[in-house]
Amino acid sequence: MLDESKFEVHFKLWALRIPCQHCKLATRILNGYLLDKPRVKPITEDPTCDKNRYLILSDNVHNQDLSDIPKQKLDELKGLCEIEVVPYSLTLGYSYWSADHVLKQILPTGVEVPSSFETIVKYLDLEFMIIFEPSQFGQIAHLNLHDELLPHKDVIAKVIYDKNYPRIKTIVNKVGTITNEFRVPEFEILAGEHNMITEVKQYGATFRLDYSLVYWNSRLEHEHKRLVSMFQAGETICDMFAGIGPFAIPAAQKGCIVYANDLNPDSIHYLRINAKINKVGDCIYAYNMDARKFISQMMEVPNTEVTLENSHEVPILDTRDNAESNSKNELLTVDTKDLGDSNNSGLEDVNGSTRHTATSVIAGKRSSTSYHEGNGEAHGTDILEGGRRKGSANKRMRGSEISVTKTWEHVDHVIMNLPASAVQFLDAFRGLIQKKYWKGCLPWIHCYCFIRATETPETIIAVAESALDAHIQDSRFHRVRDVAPNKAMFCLSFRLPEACLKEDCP
Ligand SMILES: C[S@@+](CC[C@H](N)C(=O)[O-])C[C@H]1O[C@@H](n2cnc3c(N)ncnc32)[C@H](O)[C@@H]1O
Repeated sequence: MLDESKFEVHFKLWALRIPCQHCKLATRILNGYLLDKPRVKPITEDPTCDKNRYLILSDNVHNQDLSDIPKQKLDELKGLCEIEVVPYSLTLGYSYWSADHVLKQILPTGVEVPSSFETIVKYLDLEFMIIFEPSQFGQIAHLNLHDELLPHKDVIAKVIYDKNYPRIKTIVNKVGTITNEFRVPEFEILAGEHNMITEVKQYGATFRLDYSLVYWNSRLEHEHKRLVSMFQAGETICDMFAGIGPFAIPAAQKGCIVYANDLNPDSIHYLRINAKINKVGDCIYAYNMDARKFISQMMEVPNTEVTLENSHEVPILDTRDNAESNSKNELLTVDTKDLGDSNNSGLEDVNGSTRHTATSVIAGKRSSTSYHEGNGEAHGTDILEGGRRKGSANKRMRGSEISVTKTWEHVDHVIMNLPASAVQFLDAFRGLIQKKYWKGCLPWIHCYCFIRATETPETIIAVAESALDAHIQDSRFHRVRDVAPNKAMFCLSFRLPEACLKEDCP
């Protein structure tokens, strides 16, 4: 327990009692001789008469006869008004002192005590989660306490909480290293509310998340921004390890079509919410499955001419809004007879049921998809997204005969941000696309990895080439950040080698 009374400091001072109308001038005359303590005003009420004020003198003024103040100033003051020197007691307690001051008193000698609050923030690795709706969300201070500070964690948390409330509502400490597959750190709540839902802002986008359920790292902000700056409006992006959407949301805001996947259902839940908050729900399709399966099903779309007619009613889930809209399925009228074996590659939606392949075939890059409409009611773009869009587009499609002629759509960029093992997932690209369906540039793969001091970029390239079973040309490494003294995170970018294409089947 922290004994707050220990931090009380009592000062025995002198004050001048003067009529309030002379305060301003008297303050100017006494410049350098008034109380000078941060956040404590040197002018205060006279408890005995509201027409007077106390001017509290500095603790360097020791004597009641004011002999510490130059005579010239005193004469000027006496010419202004009648003054009376009175004793004044000032007590500064726990609430007055900064966290730095308090922690210095608490932490044992020998334990490194930072010299200012800012240094403490840095030293303790405090990450602030920014508030947007203070009534609903609070900031979470995330401590990463060194071993030597662990015995003092509760008191440190209390001080930081007391000194920053209501801005910060929860103080947590990271426990151990991240070992789980969803990369969610384990936290111990040390002070404040047991609520880890918060909102963070990055480059103008808002991200809601439950810090105890999903992966989040504010330090990747620059990297998210850097990568998204490489995308062009209209491009198709596949994010294999999307988390709550820090690449997907800004890419969609830029005008890209984004297929975002994560194995953690909570990440997908928040990705959907974030797509809505940022008004990009129309451009993001969310999936909850293993990344290898996701990319295989996403890219293994054959070149097919599909005729959509009003024959069968096939349920197609709007994969974006399920979490919020209680999984209401939409019906789209399609004829599946021409889909051939593409039926087998239907992507599973986030609830685990198989989405009809027609959606995969329809989805793709707008520019190279042509539509022939039976009754002129439907609009190309609506149809493009019709399988995924709720409401009007689907209704308009019903009863119309539509044929969609489509070459195989290439994905422009694939994001693989799972640095500990993303390289191992590259085998998923082997023989994924048939050569004869390939009409454009192969996608850029942005594969994150760690490189230890004992390794070189060539080590990583060798692992990647072995996974792809192909030679990588023109690889680019971007150093993202140092994660430990001997370990850094990198982004390896390269075009998927043509050698990965599957030989044409008859
Ligand atoms: C390092 S985080 C990156 C999240 C996000 N891209 C970001 O930058 O914040 C890796 C994500 O991959 C997800 N993940 C881990 N294994 C996976 C797998 N086999 N398939 C799909 N997602 C996976 C985790 O749930 C986690 O959200």
